[in-house]
Amino acid sequence: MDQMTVDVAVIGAGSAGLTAYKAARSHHGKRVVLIEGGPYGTTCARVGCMPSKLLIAAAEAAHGMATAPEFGVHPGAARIDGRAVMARVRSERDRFVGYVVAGVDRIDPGDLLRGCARFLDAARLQVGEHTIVQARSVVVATGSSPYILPQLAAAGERLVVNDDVFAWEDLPESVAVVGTGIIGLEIGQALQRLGVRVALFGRGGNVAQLSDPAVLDVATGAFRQELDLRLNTELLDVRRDGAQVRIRSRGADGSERSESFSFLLAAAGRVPNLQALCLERTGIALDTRGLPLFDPHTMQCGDSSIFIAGDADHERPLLHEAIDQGRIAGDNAGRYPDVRPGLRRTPLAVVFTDPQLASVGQGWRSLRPGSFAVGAVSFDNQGRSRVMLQNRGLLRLYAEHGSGRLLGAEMAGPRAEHLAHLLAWACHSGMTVEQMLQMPFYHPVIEEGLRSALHDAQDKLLKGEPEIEHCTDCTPGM
Ligand SMILES: Cc1cc2nc3c(=O)[nH]c(=O)nc-3n(C[C@H](O)[C@H](O)[C@H](O)COP(=O)(O)OP(=O)(O)OC[C@H]3O[C@@H](n4cnc5c(N)ncnc54)[C@H](O)[C@@H]3O)c2cc1C
Ligand SMILES: NC(=O)c1ccc[n+]([C@@H]2O[C@H](COP(=O)([O-])OP(=O)(O)OC[C@H]3O[C@@H](n4cnc5c(N)ncnc54)[C@H](O)[C@@H]3O)[C@@H](O)[C@H]2O)c1
Repeated sequence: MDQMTVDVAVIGAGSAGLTAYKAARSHHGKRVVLIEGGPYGTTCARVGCMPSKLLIAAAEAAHGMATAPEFGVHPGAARIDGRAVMARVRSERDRFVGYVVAGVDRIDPGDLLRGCARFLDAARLQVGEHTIVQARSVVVATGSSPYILPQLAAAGERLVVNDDVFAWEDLPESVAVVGTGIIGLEIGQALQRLGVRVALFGRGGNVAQLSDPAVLDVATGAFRQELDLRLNTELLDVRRDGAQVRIRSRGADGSERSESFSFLLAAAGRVPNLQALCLERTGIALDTRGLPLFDPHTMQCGDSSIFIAGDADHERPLLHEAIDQGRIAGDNAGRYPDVRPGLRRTPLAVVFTDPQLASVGQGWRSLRPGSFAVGAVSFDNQGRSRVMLQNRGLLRLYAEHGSGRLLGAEMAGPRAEHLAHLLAWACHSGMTVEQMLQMPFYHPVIEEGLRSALHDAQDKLLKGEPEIEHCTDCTPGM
């Protein structure tokens, strides 16, 4: 067995790990090793953010043709070439992966170690069967994997996860999506728009982690117009049926259905890759799910020399958060024991469906009843949205009584990705609704909808009107 002694060992060369490696290296003279057990290229580029957005882009092109006649534009019958769609998804994806791999190639080969790492104790790792690494501090940046409900295993090779979808050579005839979370909706809607028969199964009434019941209601209504969205549905039986998968389910109204699909896509959440690490040997405190307890400002696990970042910690499993957390964890691992809080930003999440969904700052679920006013705008008759035939959705923003400060927002609607950034920047800089209303707004733009919501909030703040609809019990179950 080879022996290696370093200042910092980073486990996982994903987005969080690569950033942690650079941050730890920035401490002059520190010896850092980056350990990777799988392929280089990151989840984001290989099987996450980028290929999913490529699939969605193709779906948007198809949808544009399907809706063009409403403008009086008749492009003729669309023909979707599934092989060409998937070829572009894969080749563009490979370009993105190529950039990441080129970055890894620029790292000093002496700093790279291939193999799966596990702890022997808090300061020693075994990598594969070939190397023992002694490290003064360690960053765990091992990412996450799809959660597979045990019941789905009976689908055999017809069971797929996101990784498999982006490796497809062609589009299948039909897909059953289990889980109406972010991945299920993004991929499910894209496939449907590309001519695949899709059914989405949700065990509860929620979609894509929305917590504001009014926004959820509008979003669900919009998705139902085009998607076979089966909420509050129980999967009774899943089995392989020749080249298909057969699913028996019981819907919200109690009726049972049995039908076959080409594939079953498991999209019921992701779990941190911690199982193989033998964290119990490190002495750090774990919660009931086996996740390390850590300080979200320093990313330190207790007062140990172990830091955690990215999807591995399950805090905010998003790309920009993985990078921020990786930077903080790597910096602190490099300077250990002189640990310092790093920059955490206002929460921001965007779902690339149509309508897009977004949440900013404090979501509805985390607000204190009676402490805030809601400003709302419907996009049903919002000028620019109507012009573009994208007039559906609802934005609700939350402002604190007394200070008038923007606390957060949830929304479904056109260009939510851009509105969410404006709101997140305002939230992050502590702006009040009044200050936001002093900002310029052009005409005719979607942002005028945001201004309407701000006026609504301002009226309620001036009247001291508390949000009366709010109650913790009405948070929709997952
Ligand atoms: C389909 C999909 C779409 C997404 N879309 C978006 C989006 O649009 N926007 C967004 O912000 N986020 C999106 N995400 C989330 C985003 O991709 C993740 O939050 C982010 O990639 C996590 O980065 P990470 O560094 O934590 O993990 P990863 O990039 O997965 O890196 C972890 C690395 O650790 C390695 N590893 C694991 N265990 C070990 C071990 N024991 N030893 C050695 N190496 C190990 C793995 O092989 C892997 O390379 C999406 C995710 C998915 C699945
Ligand atoms: N646009 C983006 O930023 C983007 C896109 C894709 C993924 N992501 C990230 O990836 C993460 C994972 O996405 P996801 O869609 O897998 O997770 P999710 O948490 O968004 O959704 C999981 C879904 O599975 C359902 N579910 C959970 N357990 C179940 C069970 N036992 N039976 C039936 N259904 C069950 C939940 O009710 C929920 O609808 C997201 O939280 C997000 O952070 C982000």
